[in-house]
Formats: sequence, C-alpha cells, structure tokens
Amino acid sequence: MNATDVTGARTPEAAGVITGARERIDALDDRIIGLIQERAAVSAVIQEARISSGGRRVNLSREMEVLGRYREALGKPGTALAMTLLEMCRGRI
Ligand SMILES: O=C(O)C(=O)C[C@]1(C(=O)O)C=C[C@@H](O)C=C1
Repeated sequence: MNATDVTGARTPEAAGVITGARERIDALDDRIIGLIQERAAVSAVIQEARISSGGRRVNLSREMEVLGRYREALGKPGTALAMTLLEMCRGRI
C-alpha cells in the first residue's frame, strides 16, 4: 500500500499534507487525552472532599456553569462534549 492509499488522497502532494497534519492531530489528541485524565483527577479530589465533609458527589449548579462555558466557547456541540466530560469525571447520575 502506498501513501496515497492510506490517506485517501489522489496525489502524492496531498498525501504528504495529510500525513503531516495527521501527525499534528495525533499529538494534539495525546495532549487532549492527558488533559482529560488530569481533569478527572482534579474532579475526584473535589468530589472526595465534598463527600467526606458530608456533602453529595454532584453539584448541579456548578455543572450548569461548566456546561455554559463549553456552550459559549464551542456552541451546541460544546454542551454535548461537556456532558461527556462530566460523566467521565463523576460517573452517571
Ligand atoms: O466543581 C465541582 O464541584 C466538582 O465536583 C467537579 C465537577 C466537574 O467535574 O466539573 C464534577 C462533579 C460536580 O457535579 C460538578 C463539577
């Protein structure tokens, strides 16, 4: 299989552009995954502190704030992304 096959490009020039850009995407995805893992760890610290003080795991007014920030920055898909992030950080409610 040559470079044009794996990229879907029809010319070697386009295949080169795509291969380079995919490397950047992979590097960005690695960072995003790391940030998500870091976010989940920080979120766990908050939840543990709240629970061990007698509070509840979930704080809905804070979740509304988080959802609003993502929606403002990214539009409607931002809300879906934030909901997924929240679920990853505090489990299902
Ligand atoms: O900010 C908090 O109070 C958190 O517990 C963190 C967090 C979050 O991951 O953003 C997680 C659970 C809460 O329901 C609200 C927000």
